[in-house]
Amino acid sequence: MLEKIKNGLIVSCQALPDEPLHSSMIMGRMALAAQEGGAVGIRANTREDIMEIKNQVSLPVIGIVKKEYPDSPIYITPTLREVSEIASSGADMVAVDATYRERPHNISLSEYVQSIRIHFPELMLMADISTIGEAIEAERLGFDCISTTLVGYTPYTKGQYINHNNYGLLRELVSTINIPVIAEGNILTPEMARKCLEIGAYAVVVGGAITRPQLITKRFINGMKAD
Ligand SMILES: CC(=O)N[C@H](C=O)[C@@H](O)[C@H](O)[C@H](O)COP(=O)(O)O
Repeated sequence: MLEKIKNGLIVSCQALPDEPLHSSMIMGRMALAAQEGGAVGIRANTREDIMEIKNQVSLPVIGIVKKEYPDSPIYITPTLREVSEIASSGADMVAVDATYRERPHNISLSEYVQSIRIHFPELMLMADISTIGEAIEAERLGFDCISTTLVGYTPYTKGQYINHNNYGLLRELVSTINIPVIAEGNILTPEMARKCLEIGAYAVVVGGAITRPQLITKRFINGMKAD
């Protein structure tokens, strides 16, 4: 799978229950549109959406399940229960939160990775990180690749997105980490995506700028306002 996504665009097709496009049928069609446009992979949320996406496209899928637990701020595939949903959906890879934050049921990241490898050896494993330290730890624990998904979303990285002319962290990651580093999160234009590849990102994930029309519309409205 890693060979198939090298230097390419992965399109994240996600709409949560409170979003206008929340529907597996619509996410399946979004994925089909992404495939027609030349995407090399899809990132998607929930077993239902992934199954419909797999019906529509032949691309590799990175699966997540977003779920909140009362004892932890972690919500991207937080426990084995969600990994099991992904495994039964036909996804090729599962992405899990690999930040330093406390995990549900007080399980360590190391224990979590070991259980995933034992119970779901067929799944490749992506670490969603927010700092260089988390990326180093993820590599040490045996993840297959890391993604910058959570940069700017942990309390200790708030506001430090990968783009906005701030590619320093991405540069540091690609020069330090030996497994593929995928650029993800707030990549809004083709130029930004190309810049990430030039810096050495293995592939780029773009979500909202392609598949969340309410955000795209809002950016137009803001851009149309007089200075
Ligand atoms: C932080 C978080 O929960 N990120 C989620 C992870 O799957 C998705 O909501 C994002 O859409 C995805 O990471 C792609 O990023 P962007 O939509 O910014 O291109």
